[in-house]
Amino acid sequence: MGPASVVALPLRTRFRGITTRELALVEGPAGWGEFCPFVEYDDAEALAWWRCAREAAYEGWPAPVREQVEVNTTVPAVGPEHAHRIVAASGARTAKVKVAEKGQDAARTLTDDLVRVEAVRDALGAGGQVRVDANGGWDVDGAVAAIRALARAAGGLEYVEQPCASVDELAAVRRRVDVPVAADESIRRAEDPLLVVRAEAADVAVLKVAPLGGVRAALRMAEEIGLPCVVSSAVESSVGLAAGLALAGALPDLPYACGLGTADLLAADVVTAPLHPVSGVLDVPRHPPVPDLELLARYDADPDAREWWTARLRRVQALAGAPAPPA
Ligand SMILES: O=C(O)CCC(=O)c1ccccc1C(=O)O
Ligand SMILES: [Mg+2]
Repeated sequence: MGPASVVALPLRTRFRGITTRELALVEGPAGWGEFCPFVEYDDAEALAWWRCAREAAYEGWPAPVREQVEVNTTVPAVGPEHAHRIVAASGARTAKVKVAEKGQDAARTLTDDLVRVEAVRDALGAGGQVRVDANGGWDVDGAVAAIRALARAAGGLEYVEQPCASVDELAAVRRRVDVPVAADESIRRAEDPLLVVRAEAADVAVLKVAPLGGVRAALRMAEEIGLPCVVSSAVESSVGLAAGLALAGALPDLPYACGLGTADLLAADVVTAPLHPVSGVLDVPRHPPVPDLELLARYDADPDAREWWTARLRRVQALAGAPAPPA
């Protein structure tokens, strides 16, 4: 089965080094699914992302236990005025701030990170929560120093996400700082996601529905991990975000705001009513939203990209082996 559509959606601000999000959409008897592994991922890593799309399109999702999910606003590595604007406009009570972005020297990066979190705290007020995500950008000593400085500048941090790349480093940082540690890449890109638990390397688990293979697979993972979970996005269109919301809606416990407010990072979407949070809250959908044909046409990827995604999807479907289960 080929993709029904391949689109290239512009981002409002550069995020993770990209300014356009390419993705493929598939349609099945249960609705629409999004296949959107990052372009640098190989087919083996992309397999779980296909399982997530296949679940949405062919199986549907388990019933939720809540109707609404609180979300954080996501602040890319931008200057302080821009960061302030993003947070104030979002209406959210929790902000996740990207820090430790590569591209300049470490001292300069930390200075920029400190003024960014100060601006974010200013926009949120004392009642809000600030969390930071380093995407594994620090070594252990660098993380300990940066976390202490950032916690001071932010007037307290809710948690620090993936301060270092390896599980051992996360565990070492966790022993040396008071700020709780959340694991993201150490779960979604790990050979063994439970190593984080055995190594006592994290206080919080970040779950992304697509790299974990769909809502049911992620629910099983949450149970095995046994830590408080935060569901976060991979900057999907609203079709893919709906799967993340289905997971957040179905988790037995959801103690933190989720990173599912990322429709706000996109300058365009594939549905006429994108999943933009209102006052930091999103409704849990029962089914994926249906893309709008005019939007699919407007953001249609160029022929080379369409061909690349079609070939990739076919290879990954072949890797998955068994044909999609009947509805
Ligand atoms: O969690 C959020 O607020 C937004 C999602 C996000 O940060 C993200 C999006 C795409 C790829 C990686 C990440 C990440 O959490 O590191
Ligand atoms: Mg992260």
